[in-house]
Amino acid sequence: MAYQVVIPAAGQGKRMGAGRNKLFLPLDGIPVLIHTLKVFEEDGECSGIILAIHPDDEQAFKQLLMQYGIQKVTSFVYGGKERQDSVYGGVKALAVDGTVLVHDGARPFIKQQTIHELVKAAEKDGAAIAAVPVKDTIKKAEDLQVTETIERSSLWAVQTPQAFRISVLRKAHEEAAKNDFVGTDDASLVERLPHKVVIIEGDYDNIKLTTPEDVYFAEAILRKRQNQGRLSF
Ligand SMILES: Nc1ccn([C@@H]2O[C@H](COP(=O)(O)OP(=O)(O)OP(=O)(O)O)[C@@H](O)[C@H]2O)c(=O)n1
Ligand SMILES: C[C@](O)(CO)[C@H](O)COP(=O)(O)O
Repeated sequence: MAYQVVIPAAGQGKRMGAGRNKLFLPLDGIPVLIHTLKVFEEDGECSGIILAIHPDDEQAFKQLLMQYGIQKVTSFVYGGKERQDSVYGGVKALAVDGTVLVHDGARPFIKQQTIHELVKAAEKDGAAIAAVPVKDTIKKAEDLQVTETIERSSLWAVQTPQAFRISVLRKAHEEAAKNDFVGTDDASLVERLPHKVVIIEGDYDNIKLTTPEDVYFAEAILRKRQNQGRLSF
């Protein structure tokens, strides 16, 4: 059940428009990234965290890790232009084989139960991703004219963590790099090997903080959990 986790945290947060890496933004006074890291820091099954960061953020992140007592970060890697490049840098830093999770630093509300279900599924099938059923109707369009409505019953909104046997994820990134393929998630690289990817149904509140509205949603989720006594920093 032990696993390592690669946390891409090297983005610029352009869509958030905060003028800095959105992972420094406070939620109830605690930076987004610290909320995310604490879930893994406090999980006995997590054997190490590999953090992909922008060089400009290195000192600030290291100071936060000390301030909040995060001790499981085993290595820092510098992120790349795309999220995929940052994750690949983390994958290269993985020492031994076993199970690895890739989890966005911008998703602070992941639950340990989901993590453990993903690890078990990846140990069995090699690749497993968190996702939730789509609630909206999804359509394709060209020049703002609808071209197709996608049958909703088979659609899933995919999140992270995404869990993999390390050998599978490493091969997927190597093949993608060889073929100049860029995907928006790691599972898409594994699918094209091809390799089976299974879904573990997660939670709608496992949001990715992307645009300013997401900060309001995040504050509401945090309050809900604090009222349920789940969070006590
Ligand atoms: N080159 C990149 C781009 C993104 N990320 C990380 O991948 C996660 C998901 O990416 P996203 O939400 O798109 O973050 P940003 O790239 O910062 O956002 P934007 O696209 O709005 O700039 C985030 O934790 C982000 O820090 C990364 O490590 N390296
Ligand atoms: C990996 C991901 O979080 C799955 O939904 C998403 O694809 C990341 O997209 P981003 O634009 O890099 O944030």
